[in-house]
Amino acid sequence: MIFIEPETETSLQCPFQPFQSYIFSETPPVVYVASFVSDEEAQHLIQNSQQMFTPAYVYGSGNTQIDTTSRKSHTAIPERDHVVRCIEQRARVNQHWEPGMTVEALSMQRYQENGFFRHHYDSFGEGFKKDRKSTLNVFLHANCTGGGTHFPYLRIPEDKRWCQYIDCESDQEGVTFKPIAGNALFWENIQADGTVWPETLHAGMPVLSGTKIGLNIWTWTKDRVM
Ligand SMILES: O=C(O)CCC(=O)C(=O)O
Ligand SMILES: [Fe+2]
Repeated sequence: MIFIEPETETSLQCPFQPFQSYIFSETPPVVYVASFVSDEEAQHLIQNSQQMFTPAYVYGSGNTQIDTTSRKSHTAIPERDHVVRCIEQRARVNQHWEPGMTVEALSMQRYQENGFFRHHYDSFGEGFKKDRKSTLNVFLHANCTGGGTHFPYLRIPEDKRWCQYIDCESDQEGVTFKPIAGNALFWENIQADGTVWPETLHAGMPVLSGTKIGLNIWTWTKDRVM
């Protein structure tokens, strides 16, 4: 795991990005963020990482391997340039931040036709000293059918305005967030007592046609009290 150092470059000048946050759920905290990145930022990341994608691994207990029955996608860690630093900064200042928390190096996921990521938790669980406290999953490119992010234990809200972001036609249990380029979903994986929020189980559903590219921003807890 690569962690990035807190921003020390006081001269970091970032463009203003007028994103809008909508609280989806308070328990667990899930926030939908429209326009979290601009088109220019998404294009910059995609273009600069084109040659860097490699088949994605699945983390297991002790054996980290390529397992296309669990996950079929390619991953890339974009160069930590000005655009990446500004996105990190935006993610950092827009969440509950405690001393000792860190951000994992931003990673991109590319799914082509039939690509998917089976249901999983982003957090590692209570046996681990540190953990992924929150996930900010950004859709950078969504020129695809399928490919929503599915949470079987979340419930569709009654307010129909959510249907622009959620697949309200789906007959699957739970909630599927549609891939919409520029938009993001934030959720907390870990509760205040250090245990995992069970409702944060999720999957990247199969891409039926086209390509989806996502960006993961994982914030890690300070050490767990064990
Ligand atoms: O691509 C998605 O919709 C989900 C991705 C994901 O869950 C992950 O990369 O951990
Ligand atoms: Fe995930």
